[in-house]
Amino acid sequence: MEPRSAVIDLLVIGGGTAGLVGAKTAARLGARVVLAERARTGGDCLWTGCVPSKTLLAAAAAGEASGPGDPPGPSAFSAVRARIVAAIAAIEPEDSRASLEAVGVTVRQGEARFLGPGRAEIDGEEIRFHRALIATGSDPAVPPVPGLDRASVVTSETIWDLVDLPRRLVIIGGGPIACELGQAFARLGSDVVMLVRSRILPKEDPDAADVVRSALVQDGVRIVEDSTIEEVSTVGGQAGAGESQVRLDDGRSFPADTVLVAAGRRARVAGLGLERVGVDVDDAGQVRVDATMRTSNPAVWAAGDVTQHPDFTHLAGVYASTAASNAVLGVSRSVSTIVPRVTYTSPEVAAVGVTSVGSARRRVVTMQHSHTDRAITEGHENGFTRLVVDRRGRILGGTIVGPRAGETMGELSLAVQRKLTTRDLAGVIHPYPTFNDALWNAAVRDARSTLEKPLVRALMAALVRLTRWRAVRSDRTQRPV
Ligand SMILES: Cc1cc2nc3c(=O)[nH]c(=O)nc-3n(C[C@H](O)[C@H](O)[C@H](O)COP(=O)(O)OP(=O)(O)OC[C@H]3O[C@@H](n4cnc5c(N)ncnc54)[C@H](O)[C@@H]3O)c2cc1C
Ligand SMILES: NC(=O)c1ccc[n+]([C@@H]2O[C@H](COP(=O)([O-])OP(=O)(O)OC[C@H]3O[C@@H](n4cnc5c(N)ncnc54)[C@H](O)[C@@H]3O)[C@@H](O)[C@H]2O)c1
Repeated sequence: MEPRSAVIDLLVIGGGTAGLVGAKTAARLGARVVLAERARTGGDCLWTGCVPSKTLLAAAAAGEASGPGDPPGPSAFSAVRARIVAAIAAIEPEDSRASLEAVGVTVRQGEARFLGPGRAEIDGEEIRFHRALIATGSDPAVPPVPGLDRASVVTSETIWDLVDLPRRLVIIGGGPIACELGQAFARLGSDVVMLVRSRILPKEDPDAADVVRSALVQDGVRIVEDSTIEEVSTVGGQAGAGESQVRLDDGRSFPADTVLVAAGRRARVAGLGLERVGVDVDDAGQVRVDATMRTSNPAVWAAGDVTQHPDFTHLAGVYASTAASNAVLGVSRSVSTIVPRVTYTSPEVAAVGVTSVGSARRRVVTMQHSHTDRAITEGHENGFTRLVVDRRGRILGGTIVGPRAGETMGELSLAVQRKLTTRDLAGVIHPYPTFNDALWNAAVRDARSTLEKPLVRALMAALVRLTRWRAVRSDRTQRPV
């Protein structure tokens, strides 16, 4: 019989945010954990996602290259690239192999796949486990457009390898990646066209998308919504070479030296051997999990982009932590479904919980930022804060569009999670003048609206009359004779 110590408590497959947090959580709880990573720990967020994209946006906002319409400056772009490399280097130690080993995780470099119940291999070497956490992330999805394979195409993974600023960048897609990178490259001096199947930011409030659309257009981005790409033709027809023409079904054509595909993601499940351990995936290939992040195999959990949940770093981390502690402690804690999100365009779009009315039992309260003093003083009045509230005044969710909108999401998420009412929020003193003021003012406006009800107004009026009568009486009794 095999020695007990040869069987580890938790095998974590993938060393991105979900894998890192899951492995560290389990190790800190005292479990024997092995993490398998085939490339480099840190995953998409550190190397090709959040960190480089937010640094690029910051560099573009600070005008570190030429600006819209000006000729792209090669040395300016190399300064932007250097800034990205420096940001990654500063954050990397937190996500490193050493940081995992420091808390007792054994890191194995190599491709992992399941062999059968309780058995996996990492680059051919067998490993036995009691529990496993799948955290293999997702890849960019490339739509089946004829000729796309021959064009000079980049994705969110490879765009960071560009040495020169693209002169003419055509972006396929209109989600957060397309909007963030489109705005950044336009501000850096590229001529950017966004070709979007539906409308930009389709998951957000349409009014929020309108504000972002005008901001992008002002930065020089040309946006073609409701478009269908028919073909991409490339001069010389060679893979990755020269200039391409991206043609729509209405005959319009857009020249590009670089085409960025930002049209969604695909879960990384190929070759994992999920069928050997009875882990189910949905039609889109994403791993199915229950509210405790457990898969259809009761000994296997999953978290991060590989699951059906939205693709966010904060979600990957929090859900992986719950999954790992459930796995090694033998408990069944459920994850919270209150998930804030932020698109870091300028202005930012931030949202959480219920963002549309959807039912007569709800109401919407909107504060335009033209009434927010900080927005006026900074000259950023094009934005709004919108709350969705139920009949009892409970805050169900909301959308904020404006500078630093994301910074208000913590408070709004707390309000939604804790089922706070607009009266609760209105009763909290907020500093003046902040953009956050708009949230408070929206809560005040809604709480005040309850005072407009006829019964409440009649009661208040009666109370005022009573107080007046008492004041008159006390004035008379105190008057000197
Ligand atoms: C451009 C861009 C910007 C983004 N910006 C934001 C943002 O601002 N905020 C936000 O919240 N989210 C953002 N995201 C999303 C965020 O990056 C992801 O949700 C997050 O990184 C997912 O983490 P993960 O651990 O699930 O997957 P990953 O980070 O992809 O990690 C998976 C890891 O598993 C490894 N792996 C895969 N298969 C195997 C195998 N068989 N064996 C061993 N190892 C394997 C991979 O090499 C990888 O390292 C952005 C994404 C992109 C692309
Ligand atoms: N700030 C953030 O938190 C942030 C930033 C970037 C990415 N992300 C995460 O990464 C995920 C992936 O981002 P994304 O922008 O690639 O995907 P997405 O799924 O959010 O958006 C895809 C967009 O591409 C469009 N599209 C799809 N196929 C198309 C086609 N053939 N032609 C034209 N348009 C097409 C869709 O209509 C949609 O607008 C996001 O859902 C998000 O969870 C988050």
